[in-house]
Amino acid sequence: MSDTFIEIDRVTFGYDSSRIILNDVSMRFPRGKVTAILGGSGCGKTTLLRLIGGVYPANQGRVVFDGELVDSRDKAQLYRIRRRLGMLFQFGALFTDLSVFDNVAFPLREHTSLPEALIRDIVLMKLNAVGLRGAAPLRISQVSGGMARRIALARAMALDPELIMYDEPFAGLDPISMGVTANLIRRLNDATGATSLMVSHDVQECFAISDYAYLMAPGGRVVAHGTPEELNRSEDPEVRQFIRGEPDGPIRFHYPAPSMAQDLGLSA
Ligand SMILES: Nc1ncnc2c1ncn2[C@@H]1O[C@H](COP(=O)(O)OP(=O)(O)OP(=O)(O)O)[C@@H](O)[C@H]1O
Repeated sequence: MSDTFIEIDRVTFGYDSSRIILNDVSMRFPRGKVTAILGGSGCGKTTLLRLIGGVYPANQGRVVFDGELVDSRDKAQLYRIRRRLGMLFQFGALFTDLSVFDNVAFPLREHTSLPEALIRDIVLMKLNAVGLRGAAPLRISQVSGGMARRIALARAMALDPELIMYDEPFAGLDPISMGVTANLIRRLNDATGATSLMVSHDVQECFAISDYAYLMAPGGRVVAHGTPEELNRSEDPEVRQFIRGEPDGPIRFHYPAPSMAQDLGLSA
């Protein structure tokens, strides 16, 4: 069994031919580890998760899932792969008209034919793992943002995934809920032996719980990668700007655009 669970090998991708979103990206996500992909808004992090899930094919390069080349045209393969991965979407994306219990039960009812009594036990175990067994009967409207994120985490874990992908797991959370969620991601990873992959722009929160991190810049480029300690020690100006959140530096603030004068019709 290889140590690499997911491999992104020289992947280039654009939603259309007019703009490259991922530019010659190579990454490896080791089995059983927590890896962070960090980058500002729009640099292609979510797109990368879509390619791993086979939603879109790479224009160039390969995505390998546990030794198997991901082929977005092979529906049977995609079904098998998706059965092995859990996804925590930005802001949790819970069903607001269902109870906490029914949200976590949803993937079990949808993807298995387990009897309801067993589903009940699994749901209560998953909720217990995130400290919310007592909240099972509540409606989603009755829970806080931090609780909602933990419920979404319990739902993502419902089918015992081997890979868990987190899209901005800390978005919109207060600092305490952020810390709770981060610790939970690490604990669940270690308790289940799953491989965790997290995309985020919260550098320090991710560094606190990641084994390894990739930094991405606009234009879908990997700027640097290493352990959090290595990246924190880096003298590279781009890496330092990124980690310290400095407004000025080599990473551009502006999305590519024509000149202001041209846009305002002022050019000669
Ligand atoms: N379905 C789509 N069709 C066309 N363009 C898209 C699509 N989804 C995203 N994009 C574009 O691809 C670029 C990268 O988006 P992506 O969501 O991967 O970035 P991100 O790094 O995850 O950003 P954020 O943190 O804001 O979610 C953006 O410029 C976005 O406008």
